Amino acid sequence: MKELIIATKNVGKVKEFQELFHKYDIQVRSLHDLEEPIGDIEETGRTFEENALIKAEAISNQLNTPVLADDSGLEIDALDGRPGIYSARYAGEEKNDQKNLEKVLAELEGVAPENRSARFVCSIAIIQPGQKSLVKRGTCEGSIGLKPKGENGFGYDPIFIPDGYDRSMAELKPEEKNTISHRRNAILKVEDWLKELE
Ligand SMILES: O=c1nc[nH]c2c1ncn2[C@H]1C[C@H](O)[C@@H](COP(=O)(O)OP(=O)(O)OP(=O)(O)O)O1
Ligand SMILES: [Mg+2]
Repeated sequence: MKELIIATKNVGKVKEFQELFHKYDIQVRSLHDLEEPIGDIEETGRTFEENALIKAEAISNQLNTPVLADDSGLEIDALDGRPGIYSARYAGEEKNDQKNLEKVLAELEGVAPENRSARFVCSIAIIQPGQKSLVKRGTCEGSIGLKPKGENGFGYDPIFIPDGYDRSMAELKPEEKNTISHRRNAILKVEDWLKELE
């Protein structure tokens, strides 16, 4: 089994990468598995791509091994794309999923279902010593529900209804989410690299 470090502390992401990388025979290690604890990396970029690169670089500078990072979030059209790159800290620096989704629902109060279109975005950056870095984006289109539903997944999943579904992302089984998610779609774009990882 090959190993790959994911530059994240988000356990929801780690679980999904673990499941999504199974078919490539890749075992995922996150920042929680490192012997030396790593402080929070400041996400100072202006785009998902910049932030993914910042996270991958910060870790690859410390470890001489390939590193993958994911910067992701929710873009809501009626909110001019917010929370966007600020998704994790939308309701404050403490990064509380429940408060974040409540803030979104409050901002969308009175907005009709047909005007609640949104998408999840995931940018994946890969940095490997001595190689050009790789950055790719995947998306998942949908809309914001009127109230939270479901217990699976993480983050904004309880209020995101993927196009073509009448259930929220948090009501889908993990294996269902993993066939349509932004993370899966970004991974497909770096598949060639994953297959060549040693
Ligand atoms: O599949 C998803 N289902 C629901 N919500 C999601 C998903 N994917 C990202 N999200 C939300 C969670 C968080 O509010 C933000 C990610 O922020 P982002 O900075 O990339 O991650 P993070 O700070 O939680 O962990 P880290 O930076 O250590 O990877 O978007
Ligand atoms: Mg973050």
